[in-house]
Amino acid sequence: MERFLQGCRAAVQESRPLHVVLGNEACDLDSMVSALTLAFYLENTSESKAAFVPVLNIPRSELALRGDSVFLLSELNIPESSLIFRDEIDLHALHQTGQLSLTLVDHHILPSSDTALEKAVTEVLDHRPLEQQHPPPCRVTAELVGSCATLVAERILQGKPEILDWQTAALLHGTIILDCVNMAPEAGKVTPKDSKYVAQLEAHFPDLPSRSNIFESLQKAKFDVSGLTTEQMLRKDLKTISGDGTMLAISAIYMDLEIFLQRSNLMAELDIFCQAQGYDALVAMTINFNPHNEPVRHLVVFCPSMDLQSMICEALECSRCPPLNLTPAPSHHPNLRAYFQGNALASRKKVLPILRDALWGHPGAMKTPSGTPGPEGCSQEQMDDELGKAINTLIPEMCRDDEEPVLPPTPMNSLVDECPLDRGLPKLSAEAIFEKCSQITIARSSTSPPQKKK
Ligand SMILES: Nc1ncnc2c1ncn2[C@@H]1O[C@H](COP(=O)(O)OP(=O)(O)OP(=O)(O)OP(=O)(O)O)[C@@H](O)[C@H]1O
Ligand SMILES: [Mn+2]
Ligand SMILES: [Mn+2]
Repeated sequence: MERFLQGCRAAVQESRPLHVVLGNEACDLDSMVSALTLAFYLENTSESKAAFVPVLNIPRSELALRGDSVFLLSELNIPESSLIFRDEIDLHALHQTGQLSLTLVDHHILPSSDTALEKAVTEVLDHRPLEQQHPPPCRVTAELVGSCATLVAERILQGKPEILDWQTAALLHGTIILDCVNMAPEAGKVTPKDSKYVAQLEAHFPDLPSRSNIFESLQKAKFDVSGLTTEQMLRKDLKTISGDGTMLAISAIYMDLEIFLQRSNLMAELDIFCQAQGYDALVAMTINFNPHNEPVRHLVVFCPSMDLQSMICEALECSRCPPLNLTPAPSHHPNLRAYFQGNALASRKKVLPILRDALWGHPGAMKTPSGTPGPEGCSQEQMDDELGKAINTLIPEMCRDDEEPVLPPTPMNSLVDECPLDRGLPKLSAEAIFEKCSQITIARSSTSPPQKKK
């Protein structure tokens, strides 16, 4: 791996075509390792003339905020100097000169600042539900496994296992174990495929570190936020979404809500952060652990605009897919709303699509009849919309959009994703059901073969 990385630096200096493997903008361990190891595999197996280069999607100065990544690189003697960061390569300029092709790993939707790179995307490898199509010839691998690194491990072990060296195997092994919370089913991350490839990596390299050792070390490094400023904590694990001219940041905060809210000058810090980055709102998702080592989650919505704040809070409170089970927590400032999140399995992967739908004005974000948000007071449109989702799960042709091929249903990760029907059909109006059934009849009659003339 190390020799490969030295070669990447040289390749970027030449004017060769570059195939960049790019992780997501939060650049967590999964994104970094998936980019490094997939680029390494492609470089060693592809016939293309392009040089395959992993790029970490953050400025070099921000690596220090990712204690788990810093720890693993140093443990494996991979010098940080051998890595290439987003502020060290001009992807847009390379794209303009036609030199760039892109593989996205651990995400499949480019942030608004990168939408111009869309045409350069030739492959996607991700482990969250597809929210955007990448039509052929783009190669798409999307599976709800615990870690994107599992999909890379599968690609290498099925494609050319002999290229795996100990460093590369250890990068993959540690990342999958961290993402899957040491393969603990109760954490709701691990899938059979994650377990399969961790075992295969261990079979190829029996001297890999023990799972508990590597998990404890990475978890500790990830959660060590000592000495970070509020701004650094917000930037440490951040994603952004934009829609309809609104920009929203979602930060994972690795500390208890109470302690976070007691940080000095917090409101001013949040305001400065949002203004400096051009965010209209910030959603902070805190996570910490109770004495039984179970995750405790809170949600904070910081938004100076009362309309936008209400819309965001309503979308989160009314979400049914999945329900977040939010209970308002005391808040000491009108710009800030806080909640205890009862659904401890709903991580950002689940919350971000709810917010994206809300920003794009998805019917699910409609006002409740009373105009005030409340988990029990979801609007009629909201519930009809849920029926649509539920029926479309049952009768896929209902969601068929003629020009869009019906994709095979994304495998449900039974531990994390609940089928919308698990809790039975939402309570609905008779006319909504009638309406939906007549749509099904119409859809079926328009696609069934014409009756033979008698
Ligand atoms: N049950 C758990 N026990 C111990 N540690 C846990 C448990 N659940 C999560 N973690 C640790 O907290 C980090 C953050 O986990 P998360 O909030 O569930 O989210 P994620 O990082 O796994 O995935 P996201 O939903 O945030 O998707 P991305 O946007 O990051 O792609 C975990 O890393 C784990 O250490
Ligand atoms: Mn991931
Ligand atoms: Mn995360």
